Amino acid sequence: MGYEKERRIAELAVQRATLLTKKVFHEKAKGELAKDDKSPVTKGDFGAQALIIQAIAHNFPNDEIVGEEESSELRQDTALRSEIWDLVKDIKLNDSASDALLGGPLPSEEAMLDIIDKGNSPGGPKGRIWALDPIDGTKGFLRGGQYAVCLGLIVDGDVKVGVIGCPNLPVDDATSLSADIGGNQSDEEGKGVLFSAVQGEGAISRPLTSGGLAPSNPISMRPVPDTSKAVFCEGVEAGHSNQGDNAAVAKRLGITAPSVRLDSQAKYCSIARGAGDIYLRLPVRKDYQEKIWDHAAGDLLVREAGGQVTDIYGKRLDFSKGRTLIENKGVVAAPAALQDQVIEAVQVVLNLK
Ligand SMILES: Nc1ncnc2c1ncn2[C@@H]1O[C@H](COP(=O)(O)O)[C@@H](OP(=O)(O)O)[C@H]1O
Ligand SMILES: [Mg+2]
Ligand SMILES: [Mg+2]
Ligand SMILES: [Mg+2]
Repeated sequence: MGYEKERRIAELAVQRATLLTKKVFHEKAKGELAKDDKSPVTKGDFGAQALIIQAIAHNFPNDEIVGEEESSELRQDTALRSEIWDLVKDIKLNDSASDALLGGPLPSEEAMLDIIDKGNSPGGPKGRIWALDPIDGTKGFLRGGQYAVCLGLIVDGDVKVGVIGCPNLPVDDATSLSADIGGNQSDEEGKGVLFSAVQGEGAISRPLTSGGLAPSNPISMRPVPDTSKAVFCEGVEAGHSNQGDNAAVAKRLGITAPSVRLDSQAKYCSIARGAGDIYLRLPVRKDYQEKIWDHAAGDLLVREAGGQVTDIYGKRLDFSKGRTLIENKGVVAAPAALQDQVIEAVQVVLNLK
């Protein structure tokens, strides 16, 4: 079995980080800031990035990290920085053996900023590079919807390990299609799932806990006899994927079931466990480059669960080009047997052929 230690550390690091994000999720003031590109970031994003990088650096000190966030705002905003430190310093798994594997608490508030900035790798085609999205779906997180803590290990451009923690997804695979998964999530009963995959070894899920890792189950995409029986998973934010084009593709494929809408890589997780079948992320803007941390873990999870993940041209996502997927446009993920038909429909709708 390859990458056993990497998977375990990544799962525990993500699980620990969700203890922090869940706290912030329930706070009224989440420390929201607008970044240069106008997108939001919160105490939860910064704190989770610090905790996860600490765990990676402790276990794999020579690895590089491409993390979404950086500390420059916090170096100016000392009040926000202290609030984050107050959260980070107290977070630990309530299983001491598991917590010890992550290298213990962060040394200081100052060190926390430097640790956040270890996520500044440019990425690229060589070596071991972790792609980290400390909160994916920050807009969902702020709205009370779905979000995910995502970590992938890329080795020489290829995703080898993918881990995604979804604190607001139902534990039971079977209920997740019918549950109110996009709505308000104040009730955490029966929610919280940790997904993982290692290349060549399939995909698994287990309930998120506040201690050690819970027992896992294998997951797989569900068999879909033909595209008309498929269910789409798509984003909530109209600014992140083209919902009109998505609907036109669904129509071409004969799909009548309503789409399941949810923020974050919870979409990859949902189709990987058979709660939905096809994830489309059709571009809104020609010039937008998808970020590797938004897709690395989900790409592997879906492929290991029996799916295919490509861009709108049918090309595999290329994680070897730096911090963005500069060689790809959009994302199309579907059961492997249906992928060609879905790509065909996408290309007709987008006038690519
Ligand atoms: N114009 C755009 N097109 C596609 N993705 C975008 C986008 N602007 C922002 N995003 C990305 O969309 C992600 C959320 O995806 P979704 O809509 O599926 O929940 C964001 O991740 P973060 O929330 O980590 O910043 C952000 O990186
Ligand atoms: Mg963001
Ligand atoms: Mg993201
Ligand atoms: Mg994010």
